Amino acid sequence: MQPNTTRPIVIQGAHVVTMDAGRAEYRRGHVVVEGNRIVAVGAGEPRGYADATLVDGTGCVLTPGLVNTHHHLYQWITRGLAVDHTLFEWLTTLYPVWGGIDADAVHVAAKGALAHLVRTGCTTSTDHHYVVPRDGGDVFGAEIAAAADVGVRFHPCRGSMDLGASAGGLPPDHVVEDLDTILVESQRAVERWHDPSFGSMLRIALAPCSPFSVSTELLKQSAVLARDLGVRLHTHLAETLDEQDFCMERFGCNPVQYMESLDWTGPDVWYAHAVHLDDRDIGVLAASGTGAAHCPTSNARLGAGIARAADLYAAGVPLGLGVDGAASNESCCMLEEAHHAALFARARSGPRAMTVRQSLELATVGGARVLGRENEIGSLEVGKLADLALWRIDTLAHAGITDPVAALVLGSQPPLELLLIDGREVVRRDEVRTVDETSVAAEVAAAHDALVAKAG
Ligand SMILES: Nc1nc2[nH]cnc2c(=O)[nH]1
Repeated sequence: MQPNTTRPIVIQGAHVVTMDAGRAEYRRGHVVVEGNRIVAVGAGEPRGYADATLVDGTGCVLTPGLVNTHHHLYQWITRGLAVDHTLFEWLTTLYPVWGGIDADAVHVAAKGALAHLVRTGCTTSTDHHYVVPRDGGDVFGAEIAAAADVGVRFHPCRGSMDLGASAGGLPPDHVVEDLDTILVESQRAVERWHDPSFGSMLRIALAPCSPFSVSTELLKQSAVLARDLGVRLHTHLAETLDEQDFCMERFGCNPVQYMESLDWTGPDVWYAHAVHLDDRDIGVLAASGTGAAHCPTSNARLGAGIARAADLYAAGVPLGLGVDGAASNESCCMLEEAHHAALFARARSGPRAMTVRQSLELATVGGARVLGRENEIGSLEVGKLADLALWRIDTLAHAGITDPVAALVLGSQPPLELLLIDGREVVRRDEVRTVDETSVAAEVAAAHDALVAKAG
């Protein structure tokens, strides 16, 4: 099967979970793709596609491609370090290691992270890249090149830190940039790479790192710049109680109140984590349309807490899922996030707190909404982009589970029969077709060793 051919692709015989507005599902349905668009969705077999490439989906469930709303790709080469630490301990252990990255290391890390992520059904991913060493070369360009290599729809966020330890921040001074450089480079990144058009494979956001690693001025000016340039805003927020204490001591208010005071709420803003929110905070997010990237696995790995995902969902907050950086979630598996989102919501508030379909909704349309792309991706509908995942659920791991969505969300990750991104085959039978996984794995191991050795 060739990428973006003019020959249609017909996938038929699968249980089709559309995630459209009516949440239609077809027990033995079809989806037809032409170029990079979906041109037909429905029950049974489609008519009029005798010349199409046929994919037999018998024994499979077909879903929209998964949307990952928070990641730190560069961390793929620093996995398995600081494994029993709180966020602040983990960060202060890892900042000196991350301070050694350069464009080559980021390219390898991003290629490895994204090649793995597509294997977990992800078709659109964000990245939050906030470590920009002075002599590290074009680290942001390096991850953009890696995303093009893998073929993923990409929303890299130009991250930044300007509040070093000497000014009361958490990161050591040598890993932060100065305010003027950040603003100039952020604007340059948007002008060079941001593509707002329908079907875009690349959109940039601005993303100062967190309240404890950036100045108030950087947050304010980034918001003004992002709105001038018409791009979205992203940051970590309300992840831990340590962060809450930091905000109370330094600003005299909680993290959400702080962001409100800086014009950092609205439908063009999404926060990563949003764990420690009170009812008022959730009301602010809902009323302003501010989104959240729920990262249950990372929050558990770092002992940060369990986010109020069911309450955010019920309040109507745009809510997606994020694997978060690989150094705080070594598996970085999108379906695992959906699994954990459902389990943690239930552990918190009972078995009806989040259904399996709501959890899959967060991983698909929810993420699309967080990124402002609900008209393009996140559901299987005519006219939308051909980003879709075909999962095999007739093997020993899932056979006999009658509800395909329960199999997907509550079971282990099924074999990924096919992943199309923009109509292009990126994964077939659990194998990435765009890059060589074996050689990328070797490059990742070498880059990890070199970086750790450099940090001494
Ligand atoms: N989980 C997580 N939280 C952060 N807060 C600031 N940086 C990070 C990061 O890399 N990961």
